[in-house]
Amino acid sequence: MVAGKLIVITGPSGVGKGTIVRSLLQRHPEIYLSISTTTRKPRLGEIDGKDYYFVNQSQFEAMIHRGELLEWAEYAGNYYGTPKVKVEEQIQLGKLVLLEIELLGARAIAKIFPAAQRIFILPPSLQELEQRIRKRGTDSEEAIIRRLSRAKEEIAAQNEFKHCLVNDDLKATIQKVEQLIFEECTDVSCS
Ligand SMILES: Nc1nc2c(ncn2[C@@H]2O[C@H](COP(=O)(O)OP(=O)(O)O)[C@@H](O)[C@H]2O)c(=O)[nH]1
Ligand SMILES: Nc1ncnc2c1ncn2[C@@H]1O[C@H](COP(=O)(O)OP(=O)(O)O)[C@@H](O)[C@H]1O
Repeated sequence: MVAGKLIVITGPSGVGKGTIVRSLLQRHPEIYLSISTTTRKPRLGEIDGKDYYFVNQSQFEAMIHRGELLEWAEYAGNYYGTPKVKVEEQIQLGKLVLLEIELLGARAIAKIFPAAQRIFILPPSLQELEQRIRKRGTDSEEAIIRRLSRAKEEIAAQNEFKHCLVNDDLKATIQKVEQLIFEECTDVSCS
């Protein structure tokens, strides 16, 4: 069997994960980005099936019960989960598979795929993180407060990750992520 590579990008909300991932996909169209399922309402401009699969709570719970999610977590009042079959299929096809998920999901993936490469993205400071979330302009005040409180817990767990990158200069961060992905053995069959 040809085993693919599984990469997990995690870090607090607003740190730049989505921005980094979009740039990676543009530069490396061969990467397969897993599209998560969520109960969060779509933001302006978000498209169902592209940004997320948007579902309601009972649909999400049904997916959990049917065992359709590789991992899932509650985050800031909503559920988020990684569809299982697609990710497993792409790994078996030998693809480079990317997950952009929060801390609990990253921990779950480490148990299921111990050889997955997990990259933690850090903000230069908490103040800068808050500015980025506010400047992005996508979240209500309540959602911002929940994200910032969760951010502190997530940042406290950075030592669990072999690869931690401070996203100060965006271009430099993208380059470092590329180096990690393409220059290190991340084959899930490696130990
Ligand atoms: N565990 C898990 N987390 C996810 C998944 N999809 C997205 N997330 C994370 O959920 C958190 C909230 O995502 P989102 O509502 O899009 O907010 P944003 O990160 O502030 O743009 C982020 O940390 C995402 O990385 C998933 O499938 N599983
Ligand atoms: N290195 C950086 N310097 C300044 N702003 C950044 C940087 N990286 C990302 N941003 C901005 O921060 C905001 C949050 O980024 P985003 O990718 O949505 O974060 P996340 O997906 O981690 O929630 C966006 O407005 C983005 O343009």
